[in-house]
Amino acid sequence: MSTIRVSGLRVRHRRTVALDAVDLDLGPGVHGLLGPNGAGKTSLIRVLATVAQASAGRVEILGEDVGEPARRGAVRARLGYLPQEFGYYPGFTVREFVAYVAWLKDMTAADVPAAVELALHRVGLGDRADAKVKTLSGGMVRRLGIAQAIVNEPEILLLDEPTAGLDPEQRVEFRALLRELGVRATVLVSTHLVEDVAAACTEVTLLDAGRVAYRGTPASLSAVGEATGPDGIGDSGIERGYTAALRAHRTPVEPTR
Ligand SMILES: Nc1ncnc2c1ncn2[C@@H]1O[C@H](COP(=O)(O)OP(=O)(O)OP(=O)(O)O)[C@@H](O)[C@H]1O
Repeated sequence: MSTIRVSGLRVRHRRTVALDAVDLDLGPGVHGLLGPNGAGKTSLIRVLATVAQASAGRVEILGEDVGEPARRGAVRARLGYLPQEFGYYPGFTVREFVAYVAWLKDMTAADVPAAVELALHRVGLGDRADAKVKTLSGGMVRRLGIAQAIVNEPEILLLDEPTAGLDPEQRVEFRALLRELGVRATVLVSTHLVEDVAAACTEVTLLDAGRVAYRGTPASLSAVGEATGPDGIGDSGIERGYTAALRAHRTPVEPTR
């Protein structure tokens, strides 16, 4: 079952082409989005979150063509999004902030208090519910970002570098949460931490210079690395797969005569 369908996607930022000719078909599960700095991960996530627009191509989310402005509202209520730079109101308490986002998502008022408590509990912030957001550490703010993204039990969850700033214990717990959410939802997680992909993702998409360089499972990406033999670059199978897949994508194909 496809919940996200992208075809021929092109995204430009002035003269820079951030994404070009991207085709993707995603369904429920946890999808890792990897790629070097500037590969286009954030540009892709922003278009899927309906906060940025495609220059060309078609993007369908939950069966709705989000190129049509009138279709975006319905999709946003069923979507969760953690941006790379996450804006919040420092004077709000943790509970107030998550409840505010629930309200923005058009959740039924009677459902909000329990949904907020559950989201805070899932990210390990249950005991900080009454704290002001401005008193949280950087990693706790990141967890608050994850809580606001999941409060409406989204069918599509888009997380842009969610583990940046989390301590190792929290990262391990977060991976378990991702696996749990991915049973029902389509979760797309951009990250530079390939270990997170190996541990939590069912599929991986590797972007390079705005194009899809590789798609497969974490195991198949590791196999690409193992096939390079002892000269592969990286400390783990999946790291070697990442570098090998990038190299293969960048190697020009010899024209056939
Ligand atoms: N607002 C902008 N104005 C101009 N160029 C931009 C803008 N945002 C992104 N770009 C360019 O688009 C390309 C893709 O950037 P994007 O942020 O999507 O990559 P990324 O894979 O998320 O990178 P990172 O891993 O560094 O977060 C890069 O060349 C970047 O310089």
